[in-house]
Amino acid sequence: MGIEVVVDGLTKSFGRQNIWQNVSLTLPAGEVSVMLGPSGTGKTVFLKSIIGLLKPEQGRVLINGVDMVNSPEREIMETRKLFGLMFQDGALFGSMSLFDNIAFPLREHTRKKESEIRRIVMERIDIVGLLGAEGKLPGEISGGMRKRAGLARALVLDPQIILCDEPDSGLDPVRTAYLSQLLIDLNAQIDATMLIVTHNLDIAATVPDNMGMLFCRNLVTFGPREVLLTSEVPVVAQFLAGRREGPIGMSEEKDAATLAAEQVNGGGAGAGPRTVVPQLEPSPGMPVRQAALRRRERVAAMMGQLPQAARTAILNSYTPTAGGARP
Ligand SMILES: Nc1ncnc2c1ncn2[C@@H]1O[C@H](COP(=O)(O)OP(=O)(O)OP(=O)(O)O)[C@@H](O)[C@H]1O
Repeated sequence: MGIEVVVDGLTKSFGRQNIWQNVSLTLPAGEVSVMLGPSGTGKTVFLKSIIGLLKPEQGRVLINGVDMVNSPEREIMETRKLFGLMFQDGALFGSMSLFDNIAFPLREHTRKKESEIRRIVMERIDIVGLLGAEGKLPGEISGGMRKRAGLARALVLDPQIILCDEPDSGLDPVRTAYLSQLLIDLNAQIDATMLIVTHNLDIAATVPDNMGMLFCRNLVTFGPREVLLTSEVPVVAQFLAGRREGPIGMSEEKDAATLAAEQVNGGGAGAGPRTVVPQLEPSPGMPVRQAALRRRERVAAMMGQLPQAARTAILNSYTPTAGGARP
């Protein structure tokens, strides 16, 4: 099972530019979480801070008792082996076949025999649906296939925590839908903790167990998906509706006068209550997603603290008619 990631009071700046401050959240073990936020709000910086590639000035990131911010570098390097990373562009080597790209971390970080490497690589290639394409170069395949190859490479070292940075970038809506299903199937198969950074509203609505949003140097909120999907916090509602009206402007924040003028003109009104679409289920033949079972218990324990709209959405998701019934 994946490992819990505890982020506690994290603050990161570059020089005098504060990126975000006092960010605290817990990625529950084995569950899928999504981090949303307008461009430039520091989502990638957040991923890099979790894995210890960037050093926030304050706070901790605790994984199995190791603090990825303050522990000795040797411990951080060791803990980094628990991670699988999927970058925006797949980050494949252009001159290597998909097979060699996917085998790379195994050849680099383990002493496994070639026969064992072949077995592992072909298994991961199968999981992401690329069997038959292993001999191709990255330049000979589509962007969606490159993403899946990047995902296969992220999987070869049996990660317990997977970080995906905008896995949908450059994909058409159909490929994005396939990718969403692949992420859920993957979670059912390997039960790893997953954090996905995305702008994609379809992924946000259908994939994660939990969602958070960064805006204006703060974590606006983080919790069960239904909390964000029913939220009336203006910045969350605006982002999820993809509207111009609201606090998010072209370069992040709108000024108070523009916002006030929008209010006078009834900006944002009439959006109405949002419907919560069911979360994706694993494909037929996949194992039951253990994270969904654990999350059900976890969320039941916090029901009393959740807003009414989120509670209703959660309870609706358990009824078979909502299509979100859990075994
Ligand atoms: N190594 C760095 N040195 C200085 N500034 C940086 C560095 N890395 C990121 N930044 C700045 O941090 C801010 C947040 O960048 P980041 O890439 O995390 O945003 P993001 O939310 O992932 O954006 P997008 O959704 O557009 O990918 C940006 O202003 C960026 O210029």
